[in-house]
Amino acid sequence: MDLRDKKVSKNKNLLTAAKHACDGLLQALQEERNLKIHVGMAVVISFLGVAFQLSLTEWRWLMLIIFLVILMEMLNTITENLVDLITGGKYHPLAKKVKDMAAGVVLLSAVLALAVGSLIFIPKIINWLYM
Ligand SMILES: Nc1ncnc2c1ncn2[C@@H]1O[C@H](COP(=O)(O)OP(=O)(O)OP(=O)(O)O)[C@@H](O)[C@H]1O
Repeated sequence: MDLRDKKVSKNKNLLTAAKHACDGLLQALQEERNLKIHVGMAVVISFLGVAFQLSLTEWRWLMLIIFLVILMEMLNTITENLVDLITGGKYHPLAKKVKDMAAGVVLLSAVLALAVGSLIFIPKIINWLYM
């Protein structure tokens, strides 16, 4: 890859910065299977939220955990890319440690999301089944 013409200077204005941010989000979505799964689940859960007519407080919790998991997945992706950049794809025990820890962060946020989601939806599902 010829990097001579590639720009590495600071963004000149907010619009250019926003465009690069959107490029980054799109690229992560295209390349990361787990991110696609999380976004897909966020869409399904949002539809469920509408179907079960969640309260404002329940929506606040739901949006918080949805964004938390997606943000953690993005940070995991950034970490993986940085580690690959530094190691050049070669095995290193520290690279393993960093990648495993970053994956652990995603796992923790997913456990929290599962707990909060269960607290919100399980009573509503039981109520719906036995009403
Ligand atoms: N350079 C490396 N040195 C040592 N171990 C590594 C290295 N790269 C990856 N690993 C190990 O392989 C695992 C998978 O790494 P990889 O980069 O493929 O993540 P991934 O499976 O794509 O993660 P995700 O599913 O979150 O995208 C890491 O958790 C780590 O244990």
